[in-house]
Amino acid sequence: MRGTRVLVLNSGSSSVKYQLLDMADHSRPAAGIVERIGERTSYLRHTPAGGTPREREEAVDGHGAALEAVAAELARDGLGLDSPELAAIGHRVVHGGRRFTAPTLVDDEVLAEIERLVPVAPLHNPANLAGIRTALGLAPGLPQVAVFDTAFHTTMPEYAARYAIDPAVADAHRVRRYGFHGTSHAYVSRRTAELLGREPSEVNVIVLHLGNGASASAVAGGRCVDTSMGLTPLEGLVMGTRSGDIDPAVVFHLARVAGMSVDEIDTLLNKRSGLLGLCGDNDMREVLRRMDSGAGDAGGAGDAESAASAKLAFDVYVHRLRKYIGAYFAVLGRVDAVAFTAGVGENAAPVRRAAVAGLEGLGPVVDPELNEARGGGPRLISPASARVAVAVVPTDEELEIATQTYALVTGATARPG
Ligand SMILES: Nc1ncnc2c1ncn2[C@@H]1O[C@H](COP(=O)(O)OP(=O)(O)O)[C@@H](O)[C@H]1O
Ligand SMILES: CC(=O)OP(=O)(O)O
Ligand SMILES: [Mg+2]
Repeated sequence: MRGTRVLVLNSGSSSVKYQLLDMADHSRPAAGIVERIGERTSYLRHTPAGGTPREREEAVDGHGAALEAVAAELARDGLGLDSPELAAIGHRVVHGGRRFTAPTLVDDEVLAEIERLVPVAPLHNPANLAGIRTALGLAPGLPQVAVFDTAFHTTMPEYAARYAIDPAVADAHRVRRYGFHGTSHAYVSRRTAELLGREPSEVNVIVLHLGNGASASAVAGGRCVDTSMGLTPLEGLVMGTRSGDIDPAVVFHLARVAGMSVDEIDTLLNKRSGLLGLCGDNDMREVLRRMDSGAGDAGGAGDAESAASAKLAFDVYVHRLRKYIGAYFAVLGRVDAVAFTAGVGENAAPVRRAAVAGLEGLGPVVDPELNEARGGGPRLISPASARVAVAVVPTDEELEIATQTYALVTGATARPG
């Protein structure tokens, strides 16, 4: 019998985030991050439970080297990959296509399928693959489980997943709406039901996952029926650096009129758009600070300009969010709660207030004081009289990945963490 710990790895294009979780007592013996992989100096931070974080900067030239550094840090605390307490490694894999509807034990064939999906997730799947391959090399005997961002959305009805284009073209090239951040939408919708004191199967929730990437989902009785991201994580909401929805003809227009290449347009829409493109800052904290500093009369013309572009970025962001909330009221018919989560959703009270402002007719209302109050766990920010609850529900993708991974390797039915 193996141990009760799961190492969760979230390999991004230039970072690896990791957490070691013990499923017996839900403790987290260690966590950390390696950032700026492949740049001249990478940054590593390892935090043992109850201990002082160890930080350093050094060159880490790829995901392989990053995972080796992580394994070495864990080993220093007696938590190495050879530890008998480790039951499995759970990997976040962003794109699982139509095939992966549940967490999956990794073997050569599964790796090959994740590889086949690289063209539809060029920014994410290669990093995920590198993470899995390195982990297989470092801990060959250990079960490795892939937990897919797309899995929760595979319940979407065909009419929500289809684009209105020639099915022959779409099917030949796997062009359809997949949706992402699924572990977060699954976890948060379930937690929201708990917060309301009801079974997930009875509750309809709109989940707004607002992190660097951002997506909305409509969850009916625990099943996803629509979500804002599509073929790739570019569709939908305005994000830190991604445009979200645009007229697809913008792409042809830029190619024909501005002479931009497909790769240049890809970079523009994925990396230089969203809040960053509109106002020069992708961090919502900075956007809010600039709006605030322009509210007084102390600053000069530069400050006023900076505040105005920050305000426009905020307004575009919030307008899109409000449109999706409205749309998902129409999709769900009946809504019990609107739940905000991830970095912006959990922390930015002005975004929550503005997104729900004017929607009283539909039911959700935000109480200004509850909205401003800070708190660790899931909490309601709507008054008791609201017909539709509004909630802040911190996401925990690592716990969800660990729970699903552990359930798979121990043969237990996945039990909500
Ligand atoms: N106190 C805060 N106020 C406003 N925004 C915040 C705050 N804290 C974090 N954020 C936002 O959250 C974003 C990161 O969200 P997070 O969920 O951690 O992202 P991801 O996991 O997608 O990298 C940051 O870019 C920042 O804009
Ligand atoms: C899929 C996606 O957008 O992920 P992230 O928010 O981690 O960039
Ligand atoms: Mg996140």
